[in-house]
Amino acid sequence: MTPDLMEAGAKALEAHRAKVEAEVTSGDRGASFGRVLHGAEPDFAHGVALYLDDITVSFDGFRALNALSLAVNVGELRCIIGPNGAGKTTMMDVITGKTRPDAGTASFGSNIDLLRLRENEIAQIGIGRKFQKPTVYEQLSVFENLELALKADRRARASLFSRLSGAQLDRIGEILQLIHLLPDAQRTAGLLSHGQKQWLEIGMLLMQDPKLLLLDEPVAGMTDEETERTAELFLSLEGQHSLVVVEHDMKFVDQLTEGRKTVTVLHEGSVLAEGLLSEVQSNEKVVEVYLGR
Ligand SMILES: Nc1ncnc2c1ncn2[C@@H]1O[C@H](COP(=O)(O)OP(=O)(O)OP(=O)(O)O)[C@@H](O)[C@H]1O
Repeated sequence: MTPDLMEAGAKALEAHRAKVEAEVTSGDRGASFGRVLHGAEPDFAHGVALYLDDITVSFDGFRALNALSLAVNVGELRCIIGPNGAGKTTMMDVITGKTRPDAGTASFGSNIDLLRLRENEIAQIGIGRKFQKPTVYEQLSVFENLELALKADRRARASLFSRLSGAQLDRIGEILQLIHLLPDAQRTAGLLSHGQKQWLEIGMLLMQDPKLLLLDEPVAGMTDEETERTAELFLSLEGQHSLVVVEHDMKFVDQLTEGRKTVTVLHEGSVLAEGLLSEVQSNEKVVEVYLGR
């Protein structure tokens, strides 16, 4: 990295730190910002990570979600497919608190009512969301992006402006390895390929150790090789995290499901079919509304 770039990166990091500090201390982001949710640990004893029941979302009378019910098990990697407008994004918006449903229930573990929590509180209890477009701090290095993600974690607020501990450095190293960016740790994030930026953002989410990860079309725009590596990455996360992956790329879904995992097909805001990829691909209703297009 050139001295200019290093200086620019350091300045951007400082500016971001100052902004985060102002937000944390000002309290004007709403009463719940930075609030630690005591006793809000999800209870996964029953094996269910996410449970949506009879969720309906209407926009001016149009039902984007129509009595949607869905359960994702702890440690499960669930792929959700469906044609454009099926309600996949709206479903993620409900889970993350961005959209409030008109009816239904949504719980995280057996005890946390997601519909009572705000977006930042939902992130804080361990639900991480990756939007389709990568959003990394382009002017900072890969390492600095991960460092920021670690320090922006509300649960680690005490260490926001302190030096990284040995354990934190180790954690960043582990994540760098996992997302295949160890050799690029000091590289400016803006210089990474599209696929690498996506991995970095996933790494930033992982720094906060989410229990449930929601990933919206993570391989859109990736090369075949990047897509394959992303599948390997997700498979390595399965078990330790629950993952919900919304995807149109059937080859990728095939890699992720390994011929044995459940795929959910959404259509018109409800579950149209659920089963192995091979089963839903040969389901006539699915072929009609989606795969046969
Ligand atoms: N804020 C909104 N106001 C009005 N209609 C909306 C709004 N958000 C979504 N919709 C409509 O709800 C339906 C479901 O949209 P959604 O984005 O959830 O589908 P999707 O399955 O994610 O589609 P895609 O695969 O194209 O991303 C669509 O018909 C969409 O136009």
